[in-house]
Amino acid sequence: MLNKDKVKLGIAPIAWTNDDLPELGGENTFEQCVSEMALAGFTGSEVGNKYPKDPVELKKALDLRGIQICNAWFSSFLTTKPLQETVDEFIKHRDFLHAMGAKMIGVAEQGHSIQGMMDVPVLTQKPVFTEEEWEKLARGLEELAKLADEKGMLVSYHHHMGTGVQTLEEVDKLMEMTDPKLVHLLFDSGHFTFSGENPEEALRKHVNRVKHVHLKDVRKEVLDKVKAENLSFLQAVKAGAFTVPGDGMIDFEPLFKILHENNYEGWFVVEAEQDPAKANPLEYAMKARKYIAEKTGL
Ligand SMILES: O=C1C[C@@H](O)[C@H](O)[C@@H](O)C1=O
Ligand SMILES: [Co+2]
Repeated sequence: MLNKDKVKLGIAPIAWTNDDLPELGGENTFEQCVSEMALAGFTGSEVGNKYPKDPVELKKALDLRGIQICNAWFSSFLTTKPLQETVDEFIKHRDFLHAMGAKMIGVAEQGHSIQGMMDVPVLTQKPVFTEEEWEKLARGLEELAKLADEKGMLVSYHHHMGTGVQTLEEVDKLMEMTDPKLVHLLFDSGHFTFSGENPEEALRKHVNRVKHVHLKDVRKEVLDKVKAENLSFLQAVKAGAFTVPGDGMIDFEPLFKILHENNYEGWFVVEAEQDPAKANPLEYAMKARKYIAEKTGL
């Protein structure tokens, strides 16, 4: 049983409106999204493109529904652009999240990324960083973490399909190359599974660095199709590769156990991007909430 004082439950807006694939859920409004998050029993959210950009307006809408912002994705370009460009964008992002009361900033390196390319096969064309790029990434992330620390915030790195930090070996390398006091890990069960890793092994190895969790399940039959047809990441998402925890191939019980035994404190964020026309977002949010309650007591 996980402790409600230590672990809070959030959900990402990507199941209602997908910023990576705007045709998925383009009709769903911000108000519907946050109202349904609350109705399904979640108290946290990440940030989507339809959310008001003004922190005061956003906070008012969220307060009405008992929801707080717990994190928002940040794309870094530390391997391909001058550090200052990422730093300038990061400071704006940090200050917005700080105004919203969030403590976490989930960073993913997008230098050479193919995650947003509709026709580039994700399992065979992922980028591989040179040693020089690894060094730029590691040092750059430490710089971002120091900037986050100025506001009492943390940086957690989001490993992701189609990027230079996708496999467990690459996550191992990044964790080894960065200061554990500065750079933490955002554990995403779906991305490790999609990449062919054992998420339990990955979590056991790095649990002491994990400060934010994305709960994503994977449909095995869709993953098999992605492999057979050499699909891109976005084609895989459209085909339904991801779903809510409990609805796919991942066994979440050992993951919850490892987090519990290692005194995890922070957010569990349900993040299941799929086509809202096929998977009703409220229905799936409620399904996820029920599953988490059954397996963790939260
Ligand atoms: O955390 C995430 C943010 C999304 O935009 C991304 O593509 C998704 O797969 C993810 O894990
Ligand atoms: Co994620």
